[in-house]
Amino acid sequence: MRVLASAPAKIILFGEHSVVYGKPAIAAAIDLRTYVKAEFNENGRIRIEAKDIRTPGLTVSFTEDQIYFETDYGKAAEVLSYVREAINLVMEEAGKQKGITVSITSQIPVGAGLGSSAAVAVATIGAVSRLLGLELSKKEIAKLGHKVELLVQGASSGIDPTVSAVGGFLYYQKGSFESLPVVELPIVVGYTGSSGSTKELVAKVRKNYEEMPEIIEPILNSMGRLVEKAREVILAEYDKEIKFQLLGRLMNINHGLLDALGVSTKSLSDLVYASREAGALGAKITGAGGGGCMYALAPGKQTEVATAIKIAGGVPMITKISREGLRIEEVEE
Ligand SMILES: Nc1ncnc2c1ncn2[C@@H]1O[C@H](COP(=O)(O)OP(=O)(O)O)[C@@H](O)[C@H]1O
Ligand SMILES: C[C@@](O)(CCOP(=O)(O)O)CC(=O)O
Ligand SMILES: [Mg+2]
Repeated sequence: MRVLASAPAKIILFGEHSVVYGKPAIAAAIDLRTYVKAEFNENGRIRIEAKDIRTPGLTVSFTEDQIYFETDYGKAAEVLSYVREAINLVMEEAGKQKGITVSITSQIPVGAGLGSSAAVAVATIGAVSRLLGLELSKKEIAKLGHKVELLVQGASSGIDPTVSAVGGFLYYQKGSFESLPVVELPIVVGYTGSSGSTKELVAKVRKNYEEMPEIIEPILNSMGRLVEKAREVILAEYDKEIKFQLLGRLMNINHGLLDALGVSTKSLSDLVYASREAGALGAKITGAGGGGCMYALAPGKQTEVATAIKIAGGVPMITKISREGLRIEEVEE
């Protein structure tokens, strides 16, 4: 038997990092996906084929007639830990240990703030649970995805696995969520081309918080209030122009606060300022930061902003909200 499942990337519109401290956040699934195929194998082992992941710590040395390969196996194993934990949790849940081969292909850049870790975990849980005959709802899959992120990263709000499993546009807080009406948002995502590790960035914020709680706590509180305000604006009956202007202002404030937490980089800020100068109403980091992506809200100016991002050294992506979260694409008996 063989199952193919897919799960989407996301952008966090408002509230990354503060969401880890129990504040609300707003996120949307986007139309980039990770595909996971799961099938039984004969040798009884768990085999993971990750086709889009570079082997970390690979060294190649040459002599005239020989090539030597060395790998840092510790690092290579770590890179696959989201997939491994996802498989383990499903097997535990199903009370079955079987030989399974999992093959992954992905459209989502890794470590770019677009939730590749959650998408790979959710798609793996979806494919393997179906293969083992375990019936899980999307909410249960989101909860298992959250567990995977907690095990690997040490801390996770759960917003990414939730939006990846459920899809659409969500307001999220402490494990609960509300679906917001899907509106067409004229956004442009800008990728710096470099990556940041969520595990490390979350730990960096935690260190600042523990060493200077009196300074960091008000920043996190401000972020929480800003998200409440953004939700009100999204749900209000204002006309679009006013809505976008208010949301843009809130994005700019959110970016400044993320910078204050220490998760921006020069490349991210370069793309943020280039977008604003090209006419975006707002621009901010999306996801954990430390590299990765920013996004801009640019009604009527998406082409100009995309060009400005390119000139500033980034890769622009025009994306759409994906209404669909986890999807079982194919089941072959
Ligand atoms: N296609 C994939 N195959 C296997 N593992 C993946 C894949 N995509 C992402 N991952 C895992 O997710 C990690 C990146 O997650 P993270 O640091 O949270 O960044 P982000 O979620 O923003 O991309 C990778 O180091 C890897 O462990
Ligand atoms: C920084 C954080 O708020 C979002 C991380 O998103 P990503 O892994 O960078 O896509 C962490 C979390 O919510 O668990
Ligand atoms: Mg992640």
